[in-house]
Amino acid sequence: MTAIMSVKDVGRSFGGFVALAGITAEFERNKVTAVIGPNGAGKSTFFNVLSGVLAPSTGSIRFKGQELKGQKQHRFAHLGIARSYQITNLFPHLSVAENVRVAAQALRTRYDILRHRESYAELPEKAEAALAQVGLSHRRGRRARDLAHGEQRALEIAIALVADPELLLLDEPTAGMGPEETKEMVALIERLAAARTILLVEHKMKMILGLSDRILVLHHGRLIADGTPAAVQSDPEVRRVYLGQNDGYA
Ligand SMILES: Nc1ncnc2c1ncn2[C@@H]1O[C@H](COP(=O)(O)OP(=O)(O)OP(=O)(O)O)[C@@H](O)[C@H]1O
Repeated sequence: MTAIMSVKDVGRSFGGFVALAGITAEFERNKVTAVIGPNGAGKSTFFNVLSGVLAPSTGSIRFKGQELKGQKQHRFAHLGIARSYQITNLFPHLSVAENVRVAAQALRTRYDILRHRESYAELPEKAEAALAQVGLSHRRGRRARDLAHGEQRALEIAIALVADPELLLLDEPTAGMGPEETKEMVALIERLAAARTILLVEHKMKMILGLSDRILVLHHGRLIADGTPAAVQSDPEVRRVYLGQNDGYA
């Protein structure tokens, strides 16, 4: 297995409360890995730790062999890791094109000062390419707030793509979507997965079964299963923790 990222004994506490403990896993290059678990399982905490929003309290996280613990979050994009946020990250009054351009500009102003100015020149093209990748080029002049919910989520992903990440972290990409928008988002993730590693956090088991190469299941901050969708789906402990939860497990 070629791991692009490996986490070893990662934990995170808030005061005396242990939200995440002893997580050890490897993320294979160019695969889709999903992290699932019931409410309060620690998914968001894990996601925030992997994307540099939260520092882990314990353990180590290596990306392409490099230790991430202690790195500032803005360094993550330059190392090749980008994440999507919920739609509150968009500028609602700006156009679709302006939203990705602002993202490109933010990346540029944070670039290492040692980088040559010429390398900044490609950022506007990257912004346009990101819009094309998520199928939003035709909406470029529309204000973000006037987009459909699914399109706003796609724009959120385009913003993450501006950095041209090798590892794309998606935070509940189908949250709040109906079946049609969910289908389109799954198709988009499949397209994006052809060229990069994807790690997504999801609440709905059903949605990720067909999409993921591998699934990690968290429960009470612990990793209780790690395997193929088929293996995880038939895992007795996973079935037990999901029992009675209305999350589309079946
Ligand atoms: N900043 C914080 N301070 C204190 N406790 C926190 C903090 N963030 C998360 N927690 C706690 O850690 C646990 C895990 O929360 P987390 O949000 O990671 O779970 P989750 O699996 O994403 O849940 P959900 O599916 O409901 O979003 C919860 O008990 C939560 O209350």
